[in-house]
Amino acid sequence: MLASPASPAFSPLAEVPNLSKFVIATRESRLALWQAGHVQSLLQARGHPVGLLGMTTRGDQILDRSLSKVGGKGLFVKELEVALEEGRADLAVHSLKDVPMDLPEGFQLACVLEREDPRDALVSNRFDRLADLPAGSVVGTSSLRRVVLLKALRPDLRIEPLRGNLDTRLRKLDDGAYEAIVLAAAGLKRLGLAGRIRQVFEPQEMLPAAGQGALGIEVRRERADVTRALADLAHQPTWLAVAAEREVSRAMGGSCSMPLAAFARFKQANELELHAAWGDPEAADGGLLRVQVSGEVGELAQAVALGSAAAAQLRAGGAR
Ligand SMILES: NCc1[nH]cc(CCC(=O)O)c1CC(=O)O
Repeated sequence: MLASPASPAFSPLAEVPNLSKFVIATRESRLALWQAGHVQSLLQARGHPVGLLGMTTRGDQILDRSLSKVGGKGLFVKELEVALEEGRADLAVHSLKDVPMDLPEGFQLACVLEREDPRDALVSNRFDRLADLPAGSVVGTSSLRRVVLLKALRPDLRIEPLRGNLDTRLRKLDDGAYEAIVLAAAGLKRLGLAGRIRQVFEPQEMLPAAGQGALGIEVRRERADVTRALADLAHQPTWLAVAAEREVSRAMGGSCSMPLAAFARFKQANELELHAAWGDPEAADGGLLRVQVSGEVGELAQAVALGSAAAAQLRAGGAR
């Protein structure tokens, strides 16, 4: 983003490659700081000086109640958005999974980076596979999606709430409160904790959440300068896949407190395959309804249409 060829009346300084400094607003969990640092180095490699502004969000503070009861995933992004609005920061890096389907007026997702491993993983100090857990074992997760998918695989387990950042969840496992816990493989890998993974679930057995494993960058709409600088970091296949997944969520009501999974991947160059699942947390077996759609997707509108089609099938199957 060099200074534009200005009129000769401009100062000679305008000819100096003058890349403005960007500030990234980030939560202060180890994972959030890794993700912000990752975007920082990608931008710096392209010549932009980048600083970080660490912040604590409501979502980080509330650890005793299920997020779905206290306001949902927006709790993790609100403070960062205020920093963008007040000009204290220029961009915010998020786990896309934690970003609400509709951003507040004035904000946009400027880009989505290439996805890391989208799968869920089993972490345990005693068992190598979910199938090895004895009946009645306690498994930790607070995600309604993981609850229904776990129940479908193993209706005989006891699923108990587990919140907190990755390190907190691992500590609670190590303290002996659970036989096993389920976490996103992406977060563990990013923090160098892949060695704790015992089993990685294939999407057909435990379908990931919309956007899982992908990083999204949020900016104020009027910041065309930031959006331009970010264009180089975007990964189009990931962008289209997560657009389809997020449309399923949006069409089903847009809240994170739904027992909903959505995962899309390109089968051939232009053929996007989208899987979605909806469950009933009260049902002993998770009450799963699974749908699959696929179609040619080369642009955003086609990805969104695929997401709507999957949501329509879920509703036709009885998901509310
Ligand atoms: N809901 C918390 C959350 N948000 C993003 C990740 C890391 C994985 C990702 O980037 O999707 C995690 C941890 C987890 O689900 O285990």
